[in-house]
Amino acid sequence: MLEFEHVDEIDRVLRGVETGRDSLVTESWRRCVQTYGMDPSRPDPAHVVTETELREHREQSERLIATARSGLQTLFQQVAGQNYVLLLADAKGVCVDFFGDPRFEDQLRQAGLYLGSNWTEDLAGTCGVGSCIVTGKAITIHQSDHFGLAHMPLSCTAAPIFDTKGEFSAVLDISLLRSPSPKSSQNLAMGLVTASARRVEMANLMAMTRRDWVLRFSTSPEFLEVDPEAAVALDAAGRIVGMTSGARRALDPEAGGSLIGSRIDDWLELSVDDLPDLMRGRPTEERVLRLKDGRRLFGHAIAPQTPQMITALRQRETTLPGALGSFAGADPALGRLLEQAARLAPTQVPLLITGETGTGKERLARAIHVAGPKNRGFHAIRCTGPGAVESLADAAPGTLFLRGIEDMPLDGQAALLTLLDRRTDLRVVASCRCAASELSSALRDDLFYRVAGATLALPPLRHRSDLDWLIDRLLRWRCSADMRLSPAARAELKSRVWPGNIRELEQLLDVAIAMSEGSVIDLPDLPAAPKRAGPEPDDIDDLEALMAACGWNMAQAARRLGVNRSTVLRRIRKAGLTPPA
Ligand SMILES: Nc1ncnc2c1ncn2[C@@H]1O[C@H](COP(=O)(O)OP(=O)(O)OP(=O)(O)O)[C@@H](O)[C@H]1O
Repeated sequence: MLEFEHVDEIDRVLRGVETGRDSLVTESWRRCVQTYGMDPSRPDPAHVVTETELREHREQSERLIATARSGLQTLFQQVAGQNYVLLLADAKGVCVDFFGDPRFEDQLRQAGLYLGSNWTEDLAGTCGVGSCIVTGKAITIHQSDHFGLAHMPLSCTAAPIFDTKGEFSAVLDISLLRSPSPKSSQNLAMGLVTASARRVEMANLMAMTRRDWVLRFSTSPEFLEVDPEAAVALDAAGRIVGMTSGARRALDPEAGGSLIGSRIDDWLELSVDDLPDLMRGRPTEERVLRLKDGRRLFGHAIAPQTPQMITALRQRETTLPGALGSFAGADPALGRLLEQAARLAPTQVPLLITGETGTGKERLARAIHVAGPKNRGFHAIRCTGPGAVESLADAAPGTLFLRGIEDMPLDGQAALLTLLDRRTDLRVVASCRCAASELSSALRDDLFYRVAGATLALPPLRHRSDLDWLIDRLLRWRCSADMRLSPAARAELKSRVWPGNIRELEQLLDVAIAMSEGSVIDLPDLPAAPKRAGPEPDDIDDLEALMAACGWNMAQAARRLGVNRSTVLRRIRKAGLTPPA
């Protein structure tokens, strides 16, 4: 009976009768009969490619499968209890990746919901994957929407995945062996599958365009950084060189052509020089993009990662010994300092580590010690403590860390000289909060030259360009839960001056973790910045370092200095500084 009704409905549709079916479905039925010469009543088993063909299909989609996998796993976890099956099919309709409940494997295989099934429309008739490929649109083919009787129990919802040039590259399909009758029961599946396809495209764009600027956008500022709607990749001249499919809809909803090769200022009141102002340092709601047609979006720009930057961190981790490899993120000045530290670590050269309070001088001393000769002691003394030097008379050979050597009283200096004369097996590493040039006036000459063999100057936190890295690392270390910062909270941290440097950041994060109620630290969870005035960039080097740390983002530099943008600009001009090319 059902069979008769189905064939009869297809027949009526072909004769032009309106039966209430979606037009995407009736157009597909027409193609099945008129173009592919199919018969709906013909028994139609699943079409499965051979093992060798499947391997070839999978090899061609290898990169996409790798990118899509983690997103698909998450999606599968969301729907697993409800008997959904997830398929990733390539542009030729062959299922190249599959997530399903192993308990139903035989049934899934029989129904064609399995690796290697070929779901092109000309073989399988109207179906989720095949009709999505023909139309290039997300589609639900529910039960009797299917052309072939064999597929009628199924409900399939499929969304297309486009590559960074806007070419159709795959289909993400979520299917059910048995489903409730109303088609609207699959609306949620449609939402999930389109959102997942969008995220796969985004991940693919980010992975493919690391050397270009990426501009991500969203209609609401709240979701801009967590789940942007679309993105374009731009070359140095502002030409669009990559995109997600949502970008075309967002920038050019009318025309519908490819954006590739056009310039970003064809669509937005924006030039490539404005991109640094759309980076993370600025609150999302201020990052407004104006479209030429008067609409507005919110933008998030991600700077190109130079090949050096991408490989430098990985290389540093593998080439620098011990904790030196993971001491800092991608800050170029710190990278150079760590390389010097690694070269000096195995030697006996006395080291002077300078830097403001809390910049990590002792931590660096310990990392150098660990990277040096094995099985030796690390003896740390506070130079102001009475009798501190004397207590070292019988210390095991190793590193002598002199904390705050600039404060050492004269009698302590004399005792230290005596000790160093006797104990040539102790390697001196001293820390001081002032510059090496100032230390020379605080120490006896003969002692100064015994401690200042090589100087390593740690930068203050406000000069470091790897603040994001450091925040994330400290967050990971300080709480077992998966805690993160809201974009607004992160922007606030990036605009602070940090007179107490890493120690201040650590304490702030401890407070924020305690104050936050869920897994996101938001602006109100952050303690206020201490009232002490931050250091003024009093010389040209300091201003240049601060600008570099802010990626030459005027707004961010202005917030760190507590002045307005025009003051920053004036100081830059006065100092004769120019941004790097
Ligand atoms: N690279 C780093 N990664 C993570 N945490 C760090 C790093 N450097 C320093 N810290 C942390 O910052 C805090 C201050 O570090 P440290 O005591 O080494 O600073 P310092 O420069 O010697 O300070 P002071 O001059 O005040 O003695 C410590 O809790 C340390 O663990």
